[in-house]
Amino acid sequence: MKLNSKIYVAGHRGLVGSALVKNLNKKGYHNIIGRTHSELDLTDTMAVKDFFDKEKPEYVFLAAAKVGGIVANNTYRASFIYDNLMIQNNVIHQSYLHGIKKLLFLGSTCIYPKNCPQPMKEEYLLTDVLEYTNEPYAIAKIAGIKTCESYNLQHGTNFVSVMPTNLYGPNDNFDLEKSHVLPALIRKTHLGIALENNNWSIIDEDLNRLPIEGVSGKNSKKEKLDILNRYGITLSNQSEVTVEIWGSGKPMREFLWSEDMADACVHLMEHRNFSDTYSSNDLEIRNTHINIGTGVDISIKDLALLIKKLLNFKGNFSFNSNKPDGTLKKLTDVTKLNDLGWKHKVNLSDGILLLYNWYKSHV
Ligand SMILES: NC(=O)C1=CN([C@@H]2O[C@H](COP(=O)(O)OP(=O)(O)OC[C@H]3O[C@@H](n4cnc5c(N)ncnc54)[C@H](OP(=O)(O)O)[C@@H]3O)[C@@H](O)[C@H]2O)C=CC1
Ligand SMILES: C[C@H]1O[C@H](OP(=O)(O)OP(=O)(O)OC[C@H]2O[C@@H](n3cnc4c(=O)[nH]c(N)nc43)[C@H](O)[C@@H]2O)[C@@H](O)[C@@H](O)C1=O
Repeated sequence: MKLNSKIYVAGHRGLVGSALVKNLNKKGYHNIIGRTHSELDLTDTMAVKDFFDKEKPEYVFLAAAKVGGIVANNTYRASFIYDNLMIQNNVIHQSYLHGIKKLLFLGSTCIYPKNCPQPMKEEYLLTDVLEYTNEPYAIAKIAGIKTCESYNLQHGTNFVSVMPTNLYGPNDNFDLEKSHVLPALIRKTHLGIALENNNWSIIDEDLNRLPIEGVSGKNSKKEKLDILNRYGITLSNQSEVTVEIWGSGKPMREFLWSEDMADACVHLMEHRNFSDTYSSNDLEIRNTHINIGTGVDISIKDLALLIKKLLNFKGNFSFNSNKPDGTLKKLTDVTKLNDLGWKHKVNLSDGILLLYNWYKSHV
């Protein structure tokens, strides 16, 4: 990529997309374009064609997708498969038709089997059944990998797929029903701390500025307590606060700071080509994707305890077994990524504090 190359970041306002724009700007790329969802619905084939006809980008980062945590994936199953297949089919196909020099497709580590050997190597794709809670999303992402691979092999395109682990960072989703675990636990703990300090102005600020359904600072204290209860933040008669953790707390997860993720994507876009490693004469072609992670994981219970310590929350946690655990372990093998000269920088403790500060100043 040249510094003046025209680069389209699809999903430029999202968690990863915004970090990509920041990273590209910092590296001197200055011809970056993006469209919000309301400006360009990427599930609309004709609108995507018109956009590529008009804008003629040279490089594409495909970071737009229907994204959410375990319950959102399990609830909106049709949207997760339909939207993601449509978005990626439209963007990948138009990228081929418009001779894009390189495209980077973002998948997810949920593409690997539910009981995958650990750590998960790229070649374990399609070796066993998937985790059911996010199967529609995972199938769309596997289709994305195979679409990129197939276009490369049939049409000679240069499309690279990356499979990030669980991400967190600025512009994360803090919705208590639809978000991923880390932003959810940060917000719930923040509200729990405010409740144990009897600090209703912080609770009002949170509810007003990042509303949850049917709630605002205008509700009575009793109504607000009911709402907090609904989201698993409770106050006992002894004035003890408890924050609920979904599931058993036993699943292991790996977390990567979104700005590290963006740095890895730009690094791979700059240094890796589809044809570097694989040739179309190779009938055993696999691994057209690459894992992006830290190679380190933590149980959800220990994550909650780490957040408690870092944020100085005095209350307790409870476990809600009516919520799903999902995959019990999904640790990435990052040997390939490391061999390609990239390693993460932000560790989990630092990242939690960065995200908490971002949350307090932006939400
Ligand atoms: N977050 C995570 O933990 C992980 C994410 N990923 C993958 O990384 C990529 C980026 O995810 P992330 O940044 O977290 O997601 P976000 O939800 O933060 O951002 C998604 C972006 O996609 C855009 N978008 C969604 N639907 C459409 C549509 N129909 N038309 C146009 N734009 C649309 C949104 O636009 P707008 O802002 O205008 O609404 C938003 O900017 C995705 O492919 C995701 O699957 C993979 C593993 C983990
Ligand atoms: C990135 C990844 O994200 C999704 O998979 P996931 O890793 O299972 O997602 P998650 O972050 O929502 O949960 C991680 C774990 O944490 C537990 N957990 C506890 N308490 C809360 C809680 O309050 N909220 C949430 N969301 N989870 C909680 C939760 O029960 C689970 O055991 C995929 O659907 C798929 O889309 C995908 O690729």
